[in-house]
Formats: sequence, C-alpha cells, structure tokens
Amino acid sequence: MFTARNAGATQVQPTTPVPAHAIRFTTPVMPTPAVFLLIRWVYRLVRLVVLAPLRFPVGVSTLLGSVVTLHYLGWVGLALGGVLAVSGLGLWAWRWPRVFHCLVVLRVLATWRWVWVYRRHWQPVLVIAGLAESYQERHHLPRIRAVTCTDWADRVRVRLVAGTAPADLEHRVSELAHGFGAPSCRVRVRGPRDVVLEFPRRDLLAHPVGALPVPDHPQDVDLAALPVGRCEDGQEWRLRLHGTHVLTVGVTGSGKGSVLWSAIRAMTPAIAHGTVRVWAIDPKRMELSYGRALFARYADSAETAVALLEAAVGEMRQRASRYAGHQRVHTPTTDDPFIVVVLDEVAFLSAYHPDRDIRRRAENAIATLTSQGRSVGVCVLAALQDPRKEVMNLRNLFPDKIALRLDEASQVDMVLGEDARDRGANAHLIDPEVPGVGFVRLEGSPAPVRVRSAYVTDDDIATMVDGYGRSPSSPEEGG
Ligand SMILES: Nc1ncnc2c1ncn2[C@@H]1O[C@H](COP(=O)(O)OP(=O)(O)OP(=O)(O)O)[C@@H](O)[C@H]1O
Repeated sequence: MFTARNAGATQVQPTTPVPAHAIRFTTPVMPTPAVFLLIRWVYRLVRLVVLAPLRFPVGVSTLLGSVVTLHYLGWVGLALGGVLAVSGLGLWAWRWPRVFHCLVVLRVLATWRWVWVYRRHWQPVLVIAGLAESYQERHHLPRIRAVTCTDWADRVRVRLVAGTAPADLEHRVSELAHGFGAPSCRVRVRGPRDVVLEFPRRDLLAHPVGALPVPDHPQDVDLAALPVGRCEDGQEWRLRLHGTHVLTVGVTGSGKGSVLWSAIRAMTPAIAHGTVRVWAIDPKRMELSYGRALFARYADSAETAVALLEAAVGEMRQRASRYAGHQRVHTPTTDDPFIVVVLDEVAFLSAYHPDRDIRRRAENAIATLTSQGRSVGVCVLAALQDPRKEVMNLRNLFPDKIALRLDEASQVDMVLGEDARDRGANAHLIDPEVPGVGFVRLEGSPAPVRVRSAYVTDDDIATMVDGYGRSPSSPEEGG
C-alpha cells in the first residue's frame, strides 16, 4: 500500500464532511450512426429541390429559362435573351415605377436581407439575446418564416417556439435591434406562435415635417382624424379630438407646441365657419398668444384661466341637461359647436400655482371636463412637461396620450400605459435634435407607433390668422 505511486493522494480525513449529492439522472449521449445523418441530408436536399419552384418561382424560372436557351441557342442566344430581359425590366421600371418597385425591387431586397442579415445572424443574435430555449439539452430558436420589405422597414415573420410568448421578444427589442443593425425593433402579434418583427431600415422622421395643408372646406375637417404629422411608416398621423381628450407630455423643447398648433391648423376652416370653437389657456403667454384671433376665448393669467375652465364646465352642464333624454351623441353645429379647450402647461394651474384655491378650482374643473365632456362635444387638449403623479394626478382622465421626449425611462409607462416601454416606446431615448418626435398608441393597435408632428411656424400661424381669424373689432366670447 505504501509503495503505490499515488499513495495518500486520495486520503480523506475521517472527520471531513462528505458533500451530499442528490442522485442525478442524465440522458445518455449516444453517437448518431452516420447512415442516419446521410438520410437526413438527402431528405433536406430533396425537400429544397422540390420546394424551390414554390419558394423562389422567379429565380427558378430564370435559371431554367437560361439553361434551355443555352441548350438550344448557345451563348449568343443566351446573351441576346439577357439583353432583352434587362431592356424589358428597364422599360417596366420607367413606365410603371411604383409597380416595379413593389414587385421587383422590394422582393429582391427582401431576399437579400433574408440571406445576408437575418439568416446569417439569426442564431448568434438570438442565443446571445437569451431567446434560445433549452429542452433535453438541445437549443430551440424561433424560426424565420418569411422576410418582406416595405419602403422603410424589414418585416421578419417568425414562428415562436412552443411554450414561449411574444412578450419574450418584446422584452428583448433593444438586443434584437442592435443585433440586426436596426434603429429599433417592434413586435406585432399575428396569431398563435405567429409574430412579425419590424426593423426600420431608415428613419422617415429624421427631417422636420412642414405644416400640413389646411382643408379647403369646413366639411373636409374630420374631427375624429385630424392630420397632424407623419407616422414612422410614412403614413399621415391622424389625431382624434371629437369624443376624447388628449394629453401631450414632453420635456421643455420637445415640441409640444407643434402638436397643439398642428391640431388647431387642421381645424381652421371649421373654426372660421363656427362649428368648432377653441378656448385657449396660455400661462406662458408665448405659445398660443400669436394666434389669439383664432380663439373664441383666451386666458393667460391664473384667475382668467380658471374662470375659462369653469365657464367650459358650465357650458358642458347646460348642454348635458338640454341633451338629456333627446340626444346621446354630439354633432357639431354653429349653435352647438365642438369646444376644444387648449391648455398649455396644465401643471401651472394644477400643481405649480402658489394659490391653493386656484389649484383646487382648476383641478376640479379639468377633472369634470375630462370625465363628462366627451359626449357633449367638449374636448381638452392639454400639454404637460412632467407626468409624475405629484404634478399631474389627473393624467389618467385623458384617454389619449402622446409621449414626446421624456426625462426618464419610468415616465414612458406613466404616459402610454404599463407595457409601452417593453413594446419599444423609448421616448426617453429620443434625440433632442428631433423635436416633435414621439410615441402614440393608435386606435386598434396596442403597439406604440413613432410619429413626428408637423411644424407650424410663426409665418404659418400668421397666414392662418389672416385667412381665418376674427376681425380685430369682433370681441372674444364672454370677453
Ligand atoms: N414638429 C417639429 N419639427 C421640427 N422642429 C420643431 C417641431 N416642434 C418644435 N420644433 C422646434 O423645437 C423648438 C421647441 O419647440 P416647442 O416650443 O414647441 O417645445 P415645447 O415642448 O412646447 O417647449 P416648452 O414646454 O418649453 O414650451 C421650436 O422652437 C422649434 O424650433
């Protein structure tokens, strides 16, 4: 025993505690016979060949056509065919550019992006992002079903691993966006285990959007869908005012004024016609005073602002008692116009004003208007810098909210609702160089959408006042 080479190496003191091990069962690892691997490869090859004409009809028919031409007409015939095909495509692109763009350019781009970006990086990005699921010592990844391209984004349709949820992807949108070199990523759910990841290729909101055209006639003003800017996909951003209340939140310089002015601009013919009346409250005396002639009422001090709000409550109550039992929906007319109370920096009245009585009266009036004004044609369109509860405890009375650039990540969910940040609404990361950019939830979609409000300049406001404002001699309502 003492002559053994490793004597003592395994000696254990009798008093050393022996660690308790639970019995662990592991799946035995057995090498797969080569014949099975071969059968699998052959099966994959056959499947690729059989499905290729369905998956890549254009590519396969071009290849077949080239082979047949080469066989019967030789190299000269093939070159001639190539020249003819390219000329045909050129003619198509010149004559019908939009159709060519959709049917050829975007499809070729989608194939390229599928192979070069998503297929190539799919596994490493998803594994590192923590989206690979392990089961019986094997990795399972969501599978790419298709890649399509629009003018501004790639859409990757994905089949989820059974037992996972779209929320797993929603919590990793940052990792996915950086992983695939996109500025952002959004998750849209199509059905069970069927989701689409949207990766913008370029930012359509990088440049300011000029003031949008004023509608020609009052009848063209759709109070349920006022054009106020552009969405990230290039579509018009339309804002509902009739039947709701809207709160725009953003730090100073984030562009709240452009949201207010774009909404007012979209209503100007109806304002001139008298079917819409704007009652403006402008504590800073800088934002709205320039367009004063467009407003039926205007207030710029705390006392007059509270009086204006209480007058709106009075009008609302009077309408409610007139409508009771006769009418359930408000239709704007010159006798019963749609009243929009535009309230810049609402916290000035509800939180910052030193007079407690003013704060209490303002809060009561705003709460009454936002909770009861909807159905009688009174809307509050307010702007706010700080969404925290201690500053604005009425924010939940506004059904529609717009989050422009915010100070802190936690404020995103305060404004847009609980899961907004997880769904990619990174309002706290908006570049200060792009004022007017923000996130909204559009009707019918839980996913927040990135938007940019149109920028209404002082000259635009002056033109609106000249064309649609009250003449200087006509007094303000109640003034
Ligand atoms: N939609 C927009 N597009 C481009 N530039 C904009 C837009 N909105 C605002 N700006 C620019 O940003 C500046 C600040 O905008 P604005 O005064 O509307 O911000 P705000 O959020 O109302 O700030 P504050 O709370 O201090 O009044 C404007 O002077 C203008 O130059």
